This record gives sequence, C-alpha cells and structure tokens, in this order.
Amino acid sequence: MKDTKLRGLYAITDSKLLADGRLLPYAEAALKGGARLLQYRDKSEDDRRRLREAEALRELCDRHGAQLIINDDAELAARLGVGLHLGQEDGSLSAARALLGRKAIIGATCHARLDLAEQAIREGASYIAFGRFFDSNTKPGAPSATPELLAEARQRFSLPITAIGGVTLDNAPGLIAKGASLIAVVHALFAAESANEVERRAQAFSELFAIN
Ligand SMILES: Cc1ncc(COP(=O)(O)OP(=O)(O)O)c(N)n1
Ligand SMILES: Cc1nc(C(=O)O)sc1CCOP(=O)(O)O
Ligand SMILES: [Mg+2]
Repeated sequence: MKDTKLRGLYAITDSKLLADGRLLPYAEAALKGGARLLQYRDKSEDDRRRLREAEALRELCDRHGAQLIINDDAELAARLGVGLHLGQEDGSLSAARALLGRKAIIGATCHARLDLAEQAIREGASYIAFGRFFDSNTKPGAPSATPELLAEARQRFSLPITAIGGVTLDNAPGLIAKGASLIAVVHALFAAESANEVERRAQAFSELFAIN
C-alpha cells in the first residue's frame, strides 16, 4: 500500500545523469533505498519517449509504494493519474488542481518567497518547495534561499515543505532540523558509479528522517 505521508527523500531524475540506460535501474535503486517521492524531470520534447519512461517509472513507484510526480507537464500527469510539480512559469496551479482532482499530489516552487507559498496554498498545493539552499550542479542559476526561511515557513504553514538545491548528506540534517519534511535531491543521489551506490545514498538520506 502507498504511504501518502509527504516526508522523506524526494528523488528527482536528471536526463544527463541518467542517460544510457541508467534511468530505470537508478530510479529503482533510489526507491529501494526508501525515496518516498520520485519526480520525472525531463525537459526534452520527445513526447513518446517521455510517456514511455513515465509509465515505467509509475510502475516502479507502485511496486515500491512511492509516488510518481511529473515535472512541468500537467497533461502527462493527468494521463498517468500521478502527481505534478509546477514552477512559477509552468501554468496555473488552480487549473492543474481542477484537472488532476483533489487527491493528486501537486507541488509548487516558491523560491525564497513566503508570499508565493501563500498563493500556492490558496490555489491548492499539496506541498511548497523552497530553494536553492546551496550551490547546485543541476540548476546553478536558481534563486537562492536560506535555512532561516525554512524555519519561518514552518512556523507559518502547516503543509509539507520541500527543500531543494545542492542538498547533500552533509547539509540535509540542518534543513530537516529547520522544518523541511521532504528533501529533494538530484546530483548528490544520482551522480553515482552504480545503482548500488544510489541505493546506499538513498538509504542514508532516508535514515536522516528516522532520527529527526
Ligand atoms: C521539488 C521541486 N522543487 C522545485 C523544482 C523547480 O521547479 P521549477 O522552478 O519549475 O524549475 P524546473 O525544475 O522545471 O527547471 C522542482 N522541479 N522540484
Ligand atoms: C530543479 C531544481 N530547482 C531548484 C530550485 O531552487 O527551485 S534547485 C534544482 C536542482 C536540484 O538539483 P541538485 O540536487 O543537483 O542541486
Ligand atoms: Mg518547472
């Protein structure tokens, strides 16, 4: 059965790191290591491949009791009956909520702005995401946020908070202590030599939530 509690490791795929046949084995390793959410983040325009890959990831998530989230693409999320993550330039959150229904997980990028979080909550977000907290290999130009912002957001909002951007095993405990319920990770999870290494890292990230 699926655990719908939004707390733990949130693994995000990367088309370059997971090229050459690594997408499915590395994603499965992250799930075996305890990732609770898996985001399919692929910026290409190859719709057929994206559908195929997202379907395969949905099956993996089902098998491991985790939730698949599609980045940017509300239609694909609706087609598969899975969750969605929207940034500020990715279309209306209210419209996505109407399309996907009240049970779907929908996340919203809020950068370092509490006003954007308030708006996302009003429009029906399931979680709010803040970042980037540290230097990011994947998205170096993302606006930056401070851990103090997390503490303020935690005080103000009761829904789950995701921290993203340059998160590693070393700096994640500080973000969890400040109130992050989900830790979203690309590079520190998937820039690995083997699927076994991804599983080991995912387990280590997941264990941080058992302690806190
Ligand atoms: C969990 C999570 N948080 C933030 C983002 C960034 O979304 P966005 O600002 O739309 O940027 P892209 O990822 O689309 O480049 C995210 N994807 N996931
Ligand atoms: C996709 C994304 N969004 C960010 C934001 O701040 O909104 S940071 C980011 C990249 C996260 O990858 P890594 O763990 O490799 O830094
Ligand atoms: Mg986006």
